[in-house]
Amino acid sequence: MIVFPNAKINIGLNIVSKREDGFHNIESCFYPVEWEENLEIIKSNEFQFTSSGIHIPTDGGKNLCEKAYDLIAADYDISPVKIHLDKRIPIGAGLGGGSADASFCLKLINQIFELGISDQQLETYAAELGSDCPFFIKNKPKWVLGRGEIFEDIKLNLSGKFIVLVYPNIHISTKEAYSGVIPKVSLHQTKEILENSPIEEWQGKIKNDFEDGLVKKYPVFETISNQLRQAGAEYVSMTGSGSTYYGIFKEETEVDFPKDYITWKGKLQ
Ligand SMILES: C[C@](O)(CO)[C@H](O)COP(=O)(O)OP(=O)(O)OC[C@H]1O[C@@H](n2ccc(N)nc2=O)[C@H](O)[C@@H]1O
Ligand SMILES: Nc1ncnc2c1ncn2[C@@H]1O[C@H](COP(=O)(O)OP(=O)(O)OP(=O)(O)O)[C@@H](O)[C@H]1O
Repeated sequence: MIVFPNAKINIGLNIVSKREDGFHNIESCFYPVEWEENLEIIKSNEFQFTSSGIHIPTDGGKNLCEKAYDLIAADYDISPVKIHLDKRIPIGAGLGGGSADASFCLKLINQIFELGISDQQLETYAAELGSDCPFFIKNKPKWVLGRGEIFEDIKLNLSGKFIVLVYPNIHISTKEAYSGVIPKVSLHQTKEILENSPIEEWQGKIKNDFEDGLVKKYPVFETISNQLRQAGAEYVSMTGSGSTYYGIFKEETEVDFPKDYITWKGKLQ
């Protein structure tokens, strides 16, 4: 069976406080984007994980897809599987690609083996694999709190808007990015603004707390942001801990970036 794990963007990202477990409490709107990978899982006699597309560094550990399988196999009597991931979403990009792979694996294994695991339990498993993972179980726009596992509904509908995403080939470690930010309660009521103000009024009020520090370190981010704005974007921001930027547009728009940047454009749902 094949599924298509997709990316997410953060619209606003406030890093509110440091927790005793070393993680940070955040407040952010997570919004799915249809930049997708291909992920296939079939039952097999022996376990196998293979990948194609963008090279995935192992960092000495297992792929998140293998970890997802291991997590469920520890609690349920299931046969081995063959997993193939065609990796399309840039890594270390703030797009949550690896997290989507992990959660889509959990969902697909649940389906293939007819385990009947509830979404709530899948979210609990997902939280063990990474902070961004639980979001991809339901995969709907949400206001997200805690480490990334607490969800509230948000009245925000961007369907029909166009989005341009640009990854300038700069790999940013999430851990390092968090260590460069001093947590603080946001001065703006981010959720209220997203729900009640038109998108044209968001710039300057809907902030990603990673952005100011990272722009100082990588001045090219300012160039990218300006280019998206000059192209007519209604709102421009970095997603997650970078380095991907996005612009949300009223109409389909072409923006020319250097050839070694990876770009994706499409419609929001
Ligand atoms: C920046 C975001 O993408 C926003 O959606 C996420 O908060 C990051 O989530 P993620 O990539 O799934 O992160 P994880 O793999 O869970 O954690 C990587 C590292 O980032 C830091 N981390 C992550 C999430 C969080 N809420 N607080 C943190 O301090 C921790 O140092 C952790 O060791
Ligand atoms: N399926 C996967 N896709 C991407 N990275 C993976 C995967 N499985 C394991 N990893 C490991 O996770 C590291 C990337 O983690 P990171 O959280 O930076 O990436 P991400 O989830 O793709 O994007 P984001 O920057 O949005 O968090 C890789 O260097 C790799 O070692």
